[in-house]
Formats: sequence, C-alpha cells, structure tokens
Amino acid sequence: MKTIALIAHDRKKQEMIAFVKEHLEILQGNTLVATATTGKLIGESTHLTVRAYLSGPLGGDLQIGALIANQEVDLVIFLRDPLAAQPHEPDITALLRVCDVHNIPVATNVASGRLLLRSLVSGSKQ
Ligand SMILES: O=C(CO)COP(=O)(O)O
Repeated sequence: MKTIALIAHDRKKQEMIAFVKEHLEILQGNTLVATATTGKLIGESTHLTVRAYLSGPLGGDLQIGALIANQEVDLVIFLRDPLAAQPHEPDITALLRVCDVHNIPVATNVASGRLLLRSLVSGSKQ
C-alpha cells in the first residue's frame, strides 16, 4: 500500500474530482492524504477515505511537505493552477522542492498524474 497526496488549486478541483473518479480502483487500495478543501471534496464525491490536513493557504502544503520530508508519502498529484497567482506561492515551491530533495514522484497535471498512477499498477504486478 502506498501513500498518495492529492492537492488541487480551486480552478483545478473539478479536474481533480474527475481524475479521482477515473482512478477509483487504483486509489482505493492506498492511503490518501490531501489539503483540506481538496480532501473534503474528494470525500464528498466518492466513498474514499482521505486524511485531510490544513487548507493550502493556511499551511496545508507545508504539512504535506513535512510528510514528504519524513518519507511518509510515496507519490504526489498536485494539480496547480498555472494561470492564477497564489498567496502561498512560497509554500507551493517548498512542497515541490521537498519532492525533488527526496526523489518523490510528483505530477502537476492530469496527463502526468495518469502516467504515475498507471505505473503504480504495473509496478505492483512485477
Ligand atoms: O491551496 C492549495 C494547494 O496549494 C490547496 O488547498 P485546498 O485543498 O484547501 O484548497
């Protein structure tokens, strides 16, 4: 079982819900963590259990970053909004940085997210 972090900016939340629904079978066998609003919406839209941390602007990205630094997250799907400035941009940069520091796979759009989750399935068959 892997721990997967799911995070989406506001204008990417519907995309995240659709992505999660598309990958229900894969996701339900793993531990899911998320920032507050993303986690709440996933929980309301599916039967999945999500451990939700604070909202991104309130420090949630940093909390997920701390999990990553502690080697408690195996994979990150972070649907960022590339067209809107975020008040907590430094926290977002810190989260992505810590993924690179610890060599944790991170997808920042749906296409790369699909590839990561598919690799999880094929990896489990090896
Ligand atoms: O802002 C976020 C990520 O940077 C996401 O936070 P929410 O899931 O609480 O909206």
